[in-house]
Amino acid sequence: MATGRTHRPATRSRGIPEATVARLPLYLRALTALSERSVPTVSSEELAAAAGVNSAKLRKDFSYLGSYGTRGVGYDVEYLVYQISRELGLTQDWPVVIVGIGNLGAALANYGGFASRGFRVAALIDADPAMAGKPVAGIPVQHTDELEKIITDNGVSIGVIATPAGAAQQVCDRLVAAGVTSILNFAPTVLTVPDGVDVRKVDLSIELQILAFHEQRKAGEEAAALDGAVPAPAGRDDSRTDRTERTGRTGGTDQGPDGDVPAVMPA
Ligand SMILES: NC(=O)c1ccc[n+]([C@@H]2O[C@H](COP(=O)([O-])OP(=O)(O)OC[C@H]3O[C@@H](n4cnc5c(N)ncnc54)[C@H](O)[C@@H]3O)[C@@H](O)[C@H]2O)c1
Repeated sequence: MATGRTHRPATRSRGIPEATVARLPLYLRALTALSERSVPTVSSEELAAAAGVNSAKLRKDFSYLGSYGTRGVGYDVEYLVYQISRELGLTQDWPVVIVGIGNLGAALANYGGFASRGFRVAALIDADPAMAGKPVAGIPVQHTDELEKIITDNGVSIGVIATPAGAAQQVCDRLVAAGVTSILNFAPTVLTVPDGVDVRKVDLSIELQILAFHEQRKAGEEAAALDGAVPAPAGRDDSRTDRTERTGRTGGTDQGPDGDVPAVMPA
């Protein structure tokens, strides 16, 4: 059914670049930790270090939110948590369905981090009739026959696909036809979606391959250092943001091959 892939512009309609949007969850995670410790204010340098981001970039990112902090005081932690949550759409409840309740789908269903961040698991769906009615994480699994009704009844706009790769496109098509406009895809396949549908792909094996690449490079540099050619490299955090900074590329919400490759990746 799908005819093309979503290619989002590097800048969102409200003027916030995609690369900034991709860093907002990093700031939010660091700010939430500060908030839990009742820290009232934070400097851009402290927050940048906690989020693993360059502080000049952080100040630029916050300027898009209209948040400039107070000289000598820093940023108000609670207010920034609110501002970023609002910008990310987390001040509202997002019902999510998970399709494919095998090893991964069950683990995701049991993950408490969704609910605490405003993502409510509205339904678990699987094609295996033997699973229908069985509770996983306290939620009875429903058969795929019910998929369209579940999406409509719960007003679901976000779907998580954790089926085998061969079933993912068909599941994606059904989700989209039923009204889902954002998909988090764990299956190792590239999904085709119509314009207006965002797909984020998660692939831990790609993350491991990137780490393997850096391990190999470090080993080569260390061998060269032993030969007295160049100094051994310092370790580094190869987070999405750092890679974005190095390559100068912006993150995207689509799953094109031109994106960079964080754990939740657009490639
Ligand atoms: N992205 C990652 O880092 C990562 C990590 C682990 C697994 N995976 C992928 O996640 C997927 C699930 O892995 P798993 O280990 O949970 O597999 P699994 O075999 O344990 O579970 C798959 C489930 O999908 C269901 N299913 C099959 N076809 C379906 C359909 N058309 N509609 C609805 N449900 C359907 C099956 O009944 C089963 O319950 C695989 O594609 C796997 O490669 C990705």
